[in-house]
Amino acid sequence: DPERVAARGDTFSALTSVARALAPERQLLGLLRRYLREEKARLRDLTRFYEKVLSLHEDSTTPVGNPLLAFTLIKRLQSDWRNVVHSLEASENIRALKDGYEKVEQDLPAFEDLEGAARALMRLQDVYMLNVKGLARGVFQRVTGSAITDLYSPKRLFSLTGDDCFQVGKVAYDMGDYYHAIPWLEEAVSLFRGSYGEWKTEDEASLEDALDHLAFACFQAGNVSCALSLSREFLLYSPDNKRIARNVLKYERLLAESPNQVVAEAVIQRPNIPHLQTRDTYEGLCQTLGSQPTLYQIPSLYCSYEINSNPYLLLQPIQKEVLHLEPYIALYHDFVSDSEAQKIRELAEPWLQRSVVASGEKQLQVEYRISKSAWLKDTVDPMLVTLNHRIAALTGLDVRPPYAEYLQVVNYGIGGHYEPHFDHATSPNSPLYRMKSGNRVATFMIYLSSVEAGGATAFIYANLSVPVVKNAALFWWNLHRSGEGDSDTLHAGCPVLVGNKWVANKWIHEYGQEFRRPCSSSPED
Ligand SMILES: O=C(O)CCC(=O)C(=O)O
Ligand SMILES: [Fe+2]
Repeated sequence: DPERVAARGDTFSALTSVARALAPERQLLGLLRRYLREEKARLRDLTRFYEKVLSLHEDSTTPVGNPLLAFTLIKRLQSDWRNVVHSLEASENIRALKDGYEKVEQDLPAFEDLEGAARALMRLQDVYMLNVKGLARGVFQRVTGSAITDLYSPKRLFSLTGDDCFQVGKVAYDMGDYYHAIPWLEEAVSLFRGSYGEWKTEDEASLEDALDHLAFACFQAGNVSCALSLSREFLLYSPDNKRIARNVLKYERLLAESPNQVVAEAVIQRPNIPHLQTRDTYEGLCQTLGSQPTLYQIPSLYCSYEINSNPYLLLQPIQKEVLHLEPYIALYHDFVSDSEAQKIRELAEPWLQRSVVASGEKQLQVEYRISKSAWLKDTVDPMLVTLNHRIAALTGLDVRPPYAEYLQVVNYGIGGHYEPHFDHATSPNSPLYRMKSGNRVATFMIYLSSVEAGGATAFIYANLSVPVVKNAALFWWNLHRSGEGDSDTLHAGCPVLVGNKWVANKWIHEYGQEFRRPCSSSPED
């Protein structure tokens, strides 16, 4: 059963898996509802007993003279109270709750999911320059200087608690990433301060925990005075904590030794990811989504109906928008219908597995590609054969196996993305050559969904970002006519800010296309 193949700790990497996690939570809600009902009944009965005995005591004439009352007093003290105090009902109720929890426990997200989801929030914060304070209040705003841009306006505001923010900060803190830990822990401290004394059962952390972590993060970031004032605040709440008291002394000594630390607030850098030198361009392209020039206004680019002297296309032309010439990138509008897109998602869904990337000869799960994907053989459904014919008609290329790969269907996760990469092999050992049909000469990528915000396809060197257009397909050549990889095709799937993004890739290989895309010895072609 493919539904059960999904490994634990792999919920965050595809939005369909996240949606599936709603089911165990509904079960838990049912369990808690039942527990509350039983406990309310139990407390009602206890209250009844309490009020009955109390009313006897509040009677001005203590009626021990009445033998009936005298008897019941003796009975209560000999038996009733024992039965009340030793009642097993409370533990039976909690046992039923715990047993029910244990039954669903193996279906619940693991700690890796919490980490993955927290890193997703930090990624969105970075790439879209979102403000943590805003995120915690439920708004998706970019704040640059005095300008505030709403990147997405939710219909209903959903805000985070102090404990929510603490958990995000803690994930960064545990990775030694104080750049991200600090704003999230600051938000946690501020929210915990606002609700001090209101203990919540579900919370893992308290104001003290947040102060403790934030103080250390500030210290690590070189801000001793901030570490000192937070530690002093901590001692107001827990004056007996020896470790924090020692830290206060240490910070005071450090500040006395080099008082300029008081003013010199260290600015810590966002951790740099070495494989991403193109990061600034990439993030810029992800952010400018929607502000691209109207491309067909550029004379060399145009919109047309693709006929390709193909009878199929004559009957049902598809609108083509050429987005870029070198490298050649074109968008085919309404390449699939809504029902075809839905069908492809449904066919793939049970087979989705964490996406991997080629690294030398190996396939690895990596932070820079967060999605799940599935390969759909053409034999899975006749509709896939129809789709191949349509791709062949539009591109003029041979997409029969082994000249093209099976359809790869991708579903992105929370903040899911695919950082700048090439689709073609850049190393002779690449697993891509196992098909023995050469390199990936072209990519045909279909958008199977829309998204609410984010998720554009960004071409780094072509300086182009294509917003997700549901049912459209994006085509580009990965190789020059010489067979050389075109390094200008470096591209990425921007993090999905809001929504459930699905795409499907058809990778077309070099062999089989010799007469369809004649080669050339000029490296520019
Ligand atoms: O999702 C996107 O927009 C790009 C996906 C991509 O580049 C890929 O899957 O290779
Ligand atoms: Fe790609």
